Amino acid sequence: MLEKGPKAKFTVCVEGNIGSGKSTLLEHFSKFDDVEVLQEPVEKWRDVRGCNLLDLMYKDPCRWAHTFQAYVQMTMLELHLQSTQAPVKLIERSLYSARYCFVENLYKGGKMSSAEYSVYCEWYKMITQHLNVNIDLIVYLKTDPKKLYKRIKERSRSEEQAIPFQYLEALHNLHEGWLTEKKYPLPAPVLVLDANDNLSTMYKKFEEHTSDILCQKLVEQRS
Ligand SMILES: Cc1cc2cn([C@H]3C[C@H](O)[C@@H](CO)O3)c(=O)nc2[nH]1
Repeated sequence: MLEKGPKAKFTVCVEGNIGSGKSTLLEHFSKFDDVEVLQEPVEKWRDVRGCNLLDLMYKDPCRWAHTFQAYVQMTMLELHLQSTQAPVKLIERSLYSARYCFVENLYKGGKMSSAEYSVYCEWYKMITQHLNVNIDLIVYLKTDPKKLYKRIKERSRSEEQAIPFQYLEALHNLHEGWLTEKKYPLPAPVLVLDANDNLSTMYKKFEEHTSDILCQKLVEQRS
């Protein structure tokens, strides 16, 4: 998984709050053979040698948030380092949203001690300074937390059913702070898509923005 190999010429990270439609966007792009889609390894987080860290984190965040986020950081690093033959690599979320959205939210919400937060940030600094985790574009699916709350209920992923609305709102504000107000370092330019529409409108929007997302030269090669 970590072998040195050809790096994609163009790496895109799809960012957005819980339930913002990232998997729908990734599905749209998985049909292109010049795009390798790397989904968020949620199944790994649900089964670490038999432990469901995702469930533990939601059930007792003070005890498990750091453990969970430390494992998320490792599994996201694997995606960033994964080599691919495809000219474009599309990753669901990133080391960056882990740090500036999810971990920031947990620390500000008192779910992580300052010692845990410091250890996490030291790892983040070392990883981003010494390893090639560069990306070329961020696609931000901007959504209204009220819509997300409804979608999460409909999607009914078991571990997420107890997520309070305030948690989604806090995560939304951190995504906005990072990606539109640029409060934290941005590793790449950001393409903001309004993801409040229904699925069919979203599909049309993804089609329209395909050339923006898949770097112009790739589209020219294909046509
Ligand atoms: C990078 C990153 C993704 C990610 C997802 N999650 C949670 C939100 C959702 O309930 C679930 C799947 O995205 O995992 C998290 O708590 N911290 C994260 N950090």
